[in-house]
Amino acid sequence: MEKINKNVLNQVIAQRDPQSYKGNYGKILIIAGSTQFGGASILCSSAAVNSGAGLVTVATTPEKFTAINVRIPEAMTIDYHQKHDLAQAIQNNEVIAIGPGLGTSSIAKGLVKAALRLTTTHQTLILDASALTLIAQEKIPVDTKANIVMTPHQGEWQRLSHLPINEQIPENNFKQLQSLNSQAVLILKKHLSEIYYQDQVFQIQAGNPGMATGGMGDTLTGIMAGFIGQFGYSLETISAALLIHSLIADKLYKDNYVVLPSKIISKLPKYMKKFSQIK
Ligand SMILES: NC(=O)C1=CN([C@@H]2O[C@H](COP(=O)(O)OP(=O)(O)OC[C@H]3O[C@@H](n4cnc5c(N)ncnc54)[C@H](OP(=O)(O)O)[C@@H]3O)[C@@H](O)[C@H]2O)[C@@H](O)CC1
Ligand SMILES: Nc1ncnc2c1ncn2[C@@H]1O[C@H](COP(=O)(O)OP(=O)(O)O)[C@@H](O)[C@H]1O
Ligand SMILES: [Mg+2]
Repeated sequence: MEKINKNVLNQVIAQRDPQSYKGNYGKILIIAGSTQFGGASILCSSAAVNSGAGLVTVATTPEKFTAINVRIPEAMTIDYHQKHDLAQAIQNNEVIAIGPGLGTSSIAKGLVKAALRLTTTHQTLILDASALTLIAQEKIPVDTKANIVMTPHQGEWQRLSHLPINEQIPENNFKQLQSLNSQAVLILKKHLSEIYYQDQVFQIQAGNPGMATGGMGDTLTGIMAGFIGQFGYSLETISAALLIHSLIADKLYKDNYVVLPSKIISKLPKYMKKFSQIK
């Protein structure tokens, strides 16, 4: 299994062109949150904004608009119950991330189906959390022309792949990924997370048990969306997003017993600046 080299961060995180504007840094739609899980949509969208995404829209339940606007005023909000608005937003954004805090209601199921149906080539669809649980439970085909990145933790991957955690070894994981969608990238989140990309598997050499706290994966999804929106869909971009999340966490873990997702988010701009300057 190949290790992901830290140099990927210098490669991917480019210095900004002086002539650029927000439209150059990705339009991101995050379909997330529900009555029970508002925080997931806040963490995911603030991770996308702090990782440099040009424009971030959160499709969520209107009861969470105020909380989102207060915590992350840079993000826009739309009501995911409004089918026409949602369809338009799916078509108008370059990266769509769905799942954090969405829950498994029939509304959430409709949203996952809409995201798969309405995305197409040149877009990236990131499937996380409840979206993955719904795909597994409802046997929703992972069928879209968009690039797909799936980010399950081991429990979610067990539901999707039917592999018990002790059988989640590369050979089995590849086989199950093939049967879900042969083009999809799998990020299997765990201690030393793995990326399954085409027929190769890569592993990060960062991360710590201080990260074992709710909202940590929702944060990764926002970083992944922000990175793909700005730097384009590629193995390098995906690796850089996965790595920076855990590297910042490792830095925080040196003098913090637990690593809060919101602290990782607040450190992103400074870290990215540092890597953009090392060439
Ligand atoms: N602030 C917010 O709004 C937050 C909102 N959140 C949102 O909550 C929703 C539910 O997501 P979820 O991940 O919390 O629960 P679920 O889908 O039931 O999976 C857990 C099951 O898998 C198993 N399991 C095995 N290995 C595992 C592993 N390595 N890591 C984790 N679990 C592992 C585990 O086993 P057990 O612990 O029971 O032994 C259990 O059976 C989702 O939308 C998410 O975005 C959260 O992000 C928190 C903050
Ligand atoms: N012991 C650990 N070592 C390294 N990374 C960890 C550890 N525990 C959790 N993580 C990381 O934290 C994140 C947890 O994701 P997830 O379970 O989806 O969180 P949530 O859904 O609560 O936001 C993953 O990126 C995972 O790799
Ligand atoms: Mg999660």
